Amino acid sequence: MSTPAIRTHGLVKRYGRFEAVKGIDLEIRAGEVFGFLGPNGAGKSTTIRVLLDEIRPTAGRAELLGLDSRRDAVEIHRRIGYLPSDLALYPKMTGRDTLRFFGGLRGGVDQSYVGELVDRFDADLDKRTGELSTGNRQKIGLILAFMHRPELVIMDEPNAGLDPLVQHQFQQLVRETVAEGRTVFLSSHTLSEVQRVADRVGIIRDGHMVAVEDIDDLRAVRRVDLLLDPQPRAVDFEALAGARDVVVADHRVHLSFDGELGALLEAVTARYRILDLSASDADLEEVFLAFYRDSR
Ligand SMILES: Nc1ncnc2c1ncn2[C@@H]1O[C@H](COP(=O)(O)OP(=O)(O)OP(=O)(O)O)[C@@H](O)[C@H]1O
Repeated sequence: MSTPAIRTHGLVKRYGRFEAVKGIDLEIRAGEVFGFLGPNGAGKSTTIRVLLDEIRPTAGRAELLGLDSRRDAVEIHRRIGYLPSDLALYPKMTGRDTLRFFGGLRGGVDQSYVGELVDRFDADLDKRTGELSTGNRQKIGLILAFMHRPELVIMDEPNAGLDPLVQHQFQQLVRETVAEGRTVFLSSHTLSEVQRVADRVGIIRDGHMVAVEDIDDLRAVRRVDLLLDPQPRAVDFEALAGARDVVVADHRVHLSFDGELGALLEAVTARYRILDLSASDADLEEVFLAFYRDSR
């Protein structure tokens, strides 16, 4: 097994008495795209800021590229790319000067690759960054995160303010990055933003990881609609393993089902006559929202 790109052990972060991150164990594999998803205030930025050594964990520790997040912070920053949620650029510098300045700090950045990224994102390099729109500033941030072809790219809300064409370019860049064996870790509130690129998603809520799933497994969940006789009772379905989000209306039952459909049908026909049936792939956003809502 190769060294994980990121690993955390019982990560805890308290702000005063408030515990924002409550013991997170994460393992991000080298060469994957990992989507770190959760609602506002769930603890995503706090976790990322601990990884980057911007803030110190209250307990636990983290390793990036096999290095200790605190002791080896300088080497880690040299080897990774980072797009923070609150991207701070020098507002009086133009985009061109900004790329030159940070490229110079890194040393030996491949200028033809930087030029390629600028073209792909159609970045405006002539304006001062303080005068750029949110999305156009974000493009500069993305180029800064990718321009040195880092082994690991960590991005906090990278899609913020990007129009669909730019998002498409961004997704392609992410796929190319992992095709080269490098790793991408990105946070978002919305599954739809990451489902096209992520191999796995981790869902964080109230400072806890509530699920880590392969995108393909999430896709395996089916949305099932049944028309039954006699009138169905919700409890008969809620008790079934793999059934979720059961809604009964008159003779109809709607549910999400994660399992073998044969087993579901067997359980249903034991009690009811099936008058009509349809099963379709669940809307991924729906599955994701179910994770948001489910009590632990
Ligand atoms: N410096 C701070 N001092 C006190 N509380 C903080 C601080 N930073 C964050 N918090 C709290 O910690 C919790 C987690 O915040 P965090 O920014 O990590 O969430 P998030 O998942 O990134 O949310 P969002 O999607 O809204 O950016 C929130 O309740 C927030 O109010």
